[in-house]
Amino acid sequence: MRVAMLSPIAWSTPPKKYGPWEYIVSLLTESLLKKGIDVTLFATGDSSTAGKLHSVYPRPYEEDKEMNVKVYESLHIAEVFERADEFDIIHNHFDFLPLTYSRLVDTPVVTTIHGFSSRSILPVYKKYNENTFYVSISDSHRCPELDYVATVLHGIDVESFPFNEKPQDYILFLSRLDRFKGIKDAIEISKRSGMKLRIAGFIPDMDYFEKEVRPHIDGEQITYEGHIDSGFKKELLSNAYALIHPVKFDEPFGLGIVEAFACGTPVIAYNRGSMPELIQSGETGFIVNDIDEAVDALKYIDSIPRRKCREVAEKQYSADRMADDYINAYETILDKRKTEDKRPWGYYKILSDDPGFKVKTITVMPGEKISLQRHFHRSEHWFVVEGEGVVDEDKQHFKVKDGDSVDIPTTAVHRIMNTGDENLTFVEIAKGDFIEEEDIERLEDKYGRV
Ligand SMILES: O=P(O)(O)OC[C@H]1O[C@](O)(CO)[C@@H](O)[C@@H]1O
Repeated sequence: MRVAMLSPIAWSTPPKKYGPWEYIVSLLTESLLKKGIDVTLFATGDSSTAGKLHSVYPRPYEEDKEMNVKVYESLHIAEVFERADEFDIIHNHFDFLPLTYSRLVDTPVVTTIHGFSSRSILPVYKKYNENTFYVSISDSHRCPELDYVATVLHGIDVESFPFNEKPQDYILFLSRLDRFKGIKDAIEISKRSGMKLRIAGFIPDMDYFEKEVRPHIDGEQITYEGHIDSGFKKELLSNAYALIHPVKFDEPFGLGIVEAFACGTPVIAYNRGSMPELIQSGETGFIVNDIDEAVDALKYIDSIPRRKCREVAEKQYSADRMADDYINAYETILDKRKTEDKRPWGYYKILSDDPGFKVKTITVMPGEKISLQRHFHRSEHWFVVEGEGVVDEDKQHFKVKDGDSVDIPTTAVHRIMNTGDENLTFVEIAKGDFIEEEDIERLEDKYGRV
């Protein structure tokens, strides 16, 4: 299987420090390569892989303020799609922009949705819901308006995290330092419990940090360790008494949480987003609702066996498991595609193909229409199952909606157009002595296929 892996270019793949999306792309790429999958990684020029690397710019834009981000993002995405024919799957980790190229290529596009920066990006995801495939990174992150081919929880390189049975006396906050990650609550939890707090992470908003965090750093009870590298991160995680994650938004996944487990460190987190999926309260940490409950939970942290946390990381969050889950998703997509035929107006699926008759579902996208056509060897019966549209049949022109049926006799000139906002899907039963696509005489076509 040949996979094009499209990484973001904010950071290198793998990132030197911060860059969770790039970290997952790298781990997945290298794990797939070990399993014999032929992966080409599209990432910044300073990225590294045991596979093939393709890049259009040498550095990540977060490290190069001279770079015109829009220009290089466009060039980066175009490279993948211009080479689409070379791949069986395009795996997009670049958020929504690449989706807008997806109808222009035949190669299936699967997108791992790492996060919705806001609901305002949903229209793009909704538009390409039908012709692409989405993977959610936790069940809680699934958006009810989209369809998903799988949920694949992230994995980590568990072996590279040192297990430590005997922690020190500090709690750790390891995250981006902004209001959404709950740094102020972490400080309060430390003050009320009397536990030392070590803070580490990337500062996206210096004003916020100076105003809300810096005044509490005294170098003793509360310390800031900086935007640390992966070696120091592992040391801090494995020596921590507990990881504190008082997150203030519905976080889709928490890499730091499963990294803590790998070190044997239990986690106390607020009950938001994927937290209850990742943390089994009472087994690998505690799910709490506020500062008071977090302070209380700290009293019971010793009841959590650190060995159990490590076992959970090994069983549920290995890179190997993540790669297997993605291979299953790729196979599901390729199997699906075998029975599906893409057309410029949408696609059809063959449900049964027997001598003398064929049954298909045909989906026409909003605003699109099939060619004006006729058949010489088959008649057709259509039953609309969703959406609405207009049918032209010889001299007639009439509206249809779900529940309606249409009969198209042999040689009748016909077409259907989707006039609604949703997909128009109908089941077609074709009957005749020859029911292949070759028996279509196109008289007019919006896409120039006459
Ligand atoms: O020529 P187009 O627009 O691709 O339409 C082809 C489709 O139209 C139909 O012939 C419907 O009459 C389908 O059986 C076929 O898949």
